[in-house]
Amino acid sequence: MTFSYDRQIKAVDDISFTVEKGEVFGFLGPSGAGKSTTIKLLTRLIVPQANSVFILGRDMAKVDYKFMRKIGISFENDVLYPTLTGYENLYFHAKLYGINKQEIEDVMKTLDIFDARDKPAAQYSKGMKTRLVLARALVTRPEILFLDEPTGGMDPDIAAYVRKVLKDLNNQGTTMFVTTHDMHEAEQLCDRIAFFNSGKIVDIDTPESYKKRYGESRISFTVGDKIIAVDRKNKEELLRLIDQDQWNSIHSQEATLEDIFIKVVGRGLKDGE
Ligand SMILES: Nc1ncnc2c1ncn2[C@@H]1O[C@H](COP(=O)(O)OP(=O)(O)OP(=O)(O)O)[C@@H](O)[C@H]1O
Repeated sequence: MTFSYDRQIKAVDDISFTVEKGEVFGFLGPSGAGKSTTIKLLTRLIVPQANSVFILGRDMAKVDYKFMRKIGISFENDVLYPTLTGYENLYFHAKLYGINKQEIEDVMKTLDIFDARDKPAAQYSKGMKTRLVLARALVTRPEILFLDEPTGGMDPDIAAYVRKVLKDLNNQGTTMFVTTHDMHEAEQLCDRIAFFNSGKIVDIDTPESYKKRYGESRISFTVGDKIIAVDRKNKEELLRLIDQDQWNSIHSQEATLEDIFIKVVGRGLKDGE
C-alpha cells in the first residue's frame, strides 16, 4: 500500500502487513510518520486502490456501508456534532445499523460518560470527546476496531481505564489495529508492534521479542550525585566501578521500547513535535 497527498512525499510508502484474528496490532511512530493516513486507507476514509487493502477477506476499495458495521473506527480528532448531546451523537450513528437505546446506554456506561449523556458534545472535555468517539466505534459491536491514538488527551488514570476496556474487548475476541506514539500504550495493549517512520514499516515484532533482540540492560551506579550507567556485558567496567567502592547504590535498568525504537529507527518518538 502506498499513498501520497501531493505526489511528492509518500505519506505511506509501500507497506505490507497482516493482522491475525483476535490480535492487537500496533503502529508505533512519531508525529507525522503517516499513522493516521494508514488508518484512513485501512478504513476507507481515504478510498484505497483496488486490491491493496483486504479486511475480513473483502477488498476495502469496494465494500458498502453494511460491511462497515463490522469495523469500528475511532479517531482522536474525529468530528462530533457539537450541538447534539453525547447520547444523540451515538444515536444518529447507531440508528443506521438498528442499534437500540439500551445498547447505546450500555456503551456510554462502559466508557464512563453516561452521566454526561444529555450534555452537548461541545461541553465535553478533550478526554471525554475521545471516549465519546470510542463509544461510537464500539456501539455496533464491531469485529475489528481501528483506534487512532485511543487515549489521546486523557488523564493517566482515565487512559488506564480505557486501555482496560479495550483489553477486555480483545479478550472477548475483538481484533484491533492501534496507532500510538506512546510506548507504554503500545507495550500494554499490543501483541505485535510495527515500528513506523516516514511512511515505512521499519520492523515488526512482539514487545518481548524486541527487548530480547535489542534491549541491552544496563547497570547504573550512583556515585555521589552522579549516575553512571554501564552496559551489563561490560564486565571490566562493572568490576572497576565496584572495586573503586565509591558507589552509594547499584540498580539494573531494562531498555525501554523507546530506547529500542531509537536504536532501530534512528530517531525518537517525540522528535520534531
Ligand atoms: N490532508 C493532508 N494533506 C496533505 N498532507 C497531509 C494531509 N494529512 C497528512 N499529511 C501529511 O502526511 C504525512 C503523514 O501524516 P499523518 O497525519 O498520517 O501522520 P501521523 O503519524 O498520524 O502523525 P500524528 O501523530 O501527528 O497525527 C505528514 O507529512 C503530513 O504533513
